[in-house]
Amino acid sequence: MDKIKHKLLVLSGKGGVGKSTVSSQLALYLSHIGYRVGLLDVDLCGPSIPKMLGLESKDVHKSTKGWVPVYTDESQKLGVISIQFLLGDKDTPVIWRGPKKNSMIKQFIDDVNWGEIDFLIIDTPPGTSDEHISVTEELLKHNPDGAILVTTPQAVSISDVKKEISFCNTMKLPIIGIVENMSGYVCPHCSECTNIFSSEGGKLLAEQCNIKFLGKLPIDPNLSICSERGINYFTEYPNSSTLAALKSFVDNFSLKPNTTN
Ligand SMILES: Nc1ncnc2c1ncn2[C@@H]1O[C@H](COP(=O)(O)OP(=O)(O)OP(=O)(O)O)[C@@H](O)[C@H]1O
Ligand code: SF4
Repeated sequence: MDKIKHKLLVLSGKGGVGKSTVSSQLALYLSHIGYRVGLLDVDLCGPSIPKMLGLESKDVHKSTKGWVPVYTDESQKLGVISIQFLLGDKDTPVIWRGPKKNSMIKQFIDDVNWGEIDFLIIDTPPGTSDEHISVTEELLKHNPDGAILVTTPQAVSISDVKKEISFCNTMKLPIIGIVENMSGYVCPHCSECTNIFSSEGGKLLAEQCNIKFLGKLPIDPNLSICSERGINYFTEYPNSSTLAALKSFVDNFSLKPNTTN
């Protein structure tokens, strides 16, 4: 862990707001622009990262230095670890009580040989459950940069993000900023942006709570199709508004100075 330059946790109060989409696309984007990236999926009961990256059939292997991540391609710029890679039958549900989940998360933090990477992005389940407490406690031992909070623009999602903000404050986990996902639909024909779910909720919340607003990610049907099919979105759509949005998130990050050797 201490060889990893930046460690980021992706959180959301509500399910289905696009946390795994933001985590996987951010990881893909950072690897696309040349960084070495690890993506850890600690959503033990509903892992979706392997499917989104087309890695569903892969298994993880153990070496003398620990678990070896599954890489998205031979460049080995993006490595992934998910509970899904450890399940014999991919359709078997994970029905575990808290202590077993905690011990799995501790192993994910301590026993994966990520190598010397620039970013570790950790995707979490929605809410503030055992998984969040365990991963945050473990991560806080290794000087993380902090959390990215994902919301949609609607009030119900915003109010759940406020709980995530309290969670971060209670755990003393810094907050990097807020991302407003599904913020408008950009028509592929005329590029007109329609605010299907109201707009600016994430931005207003960021202002109210004095947290950095990282930017908006529009609804993009092509992104959804790529995630469903495990296709690399950036090679498929190199000029998309999603790519521009991710670039602006990364430009808006204020990360800790790198303390690795
Ligand atoms: N900006 C977007 N444009 C188009 N589709 C999107 C966008 N963001 C998310 N989606 C789609 O919405 C669905 C839910 O997204 P995702 O799985 O990332 O949410 P989540 O918050 O991680 O969910 P969970 O609560 O299950 O962890 C997926 O089908 C995804 O492809
Ligand atoms: S946004 Fe423009 S091109 Fe798209 S459906 Fe509406 S009018 Fe037609």
